[in-house]
Amino acid sequence: MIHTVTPNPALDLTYRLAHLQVGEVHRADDVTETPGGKGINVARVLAALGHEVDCGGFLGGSTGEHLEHLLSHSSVHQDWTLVAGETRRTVTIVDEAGATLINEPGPPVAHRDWERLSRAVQARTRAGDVVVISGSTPPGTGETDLPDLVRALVDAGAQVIVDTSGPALLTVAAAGPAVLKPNHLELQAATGLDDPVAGARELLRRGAGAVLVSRGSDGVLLVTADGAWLARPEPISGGNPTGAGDAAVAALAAAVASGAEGAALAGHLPDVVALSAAAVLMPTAGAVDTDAYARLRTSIRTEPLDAAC
Ligand SMILES: O=P(O)(O)OC[C@@]1(O)O[C@H](CO)[C@@H](O)[C@@H]1O
Repeated sequence: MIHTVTPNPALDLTYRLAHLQVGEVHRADDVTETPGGKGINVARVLAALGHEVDCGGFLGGSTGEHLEHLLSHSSVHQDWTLVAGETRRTVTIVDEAGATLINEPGPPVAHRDWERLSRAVQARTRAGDVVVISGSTPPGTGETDLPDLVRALVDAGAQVIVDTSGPALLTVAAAGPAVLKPNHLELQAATGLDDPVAGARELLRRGAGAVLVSRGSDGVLLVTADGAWLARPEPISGGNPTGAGDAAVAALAAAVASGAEGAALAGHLPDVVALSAAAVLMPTAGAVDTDAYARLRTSIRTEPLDAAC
């Protein structure tokens, strides 16, 4: 079973217009609202591929209720930890140049809220299950809240995948997750190292089992104790890259759930890259073009970078 945790879910509003001009009034050609936040996107992609998956995190207010209602149209099971504040909205503006995002901070939470969340996630997790924790943490989150959740789940025998950023990358690595998924800029900022292989190895040294570095149109880099591998997508023009990283995490979670670890994870990189590209082809985050996924995964090659570290 795969569980996802989104500490800071969002009602994603996506506006399409021809050309975004700062300081001007725009009339959108189209607007959609979808249940979002990185872990929810991971869950929606996994559900679209036929996996049984649930999601949890902090939810509150009428925006939270609306998000829950929208998500109830999918097969994703929901188990929210309710908080007093209002779930946030995020705005994505897609124009000819790409996607521009404005993310609200989210409702404040306290340490006792994280304790309730931790108990709820542990209650539905069995040894061997995969738990994906993705996205930013809401205001009020303490330095130890996320690492403590990861450690509790690792101690309970779960395989934990974390997509986070900032100094939390270093503290979460020490909690022993199966995989960490920063993008190359987040990895550089957290470790201070320009070389992504060196940065990933720093996270391995601190305790992560593997590190998957997403590099946008340059594909993904996987670093484990057994070596490093690179996989690149075919060039894609246009589309909405919001949520491409979440689709990559979904493919990774499916791989880990199938028993892949260490060097065997490299065999799943074509799935990771193809699913991520298939997400770019869809108008909103959390959706994938399944035909494109099936077509693209056969054309992606994985290249080993060097010998074991
Ligand atoms: O503020 P965070 O948690 O870092 O990112 C939130 C977010 O922008 O990421 C997703 C795309 O990856 C969107 O669905 C969502 O609104």
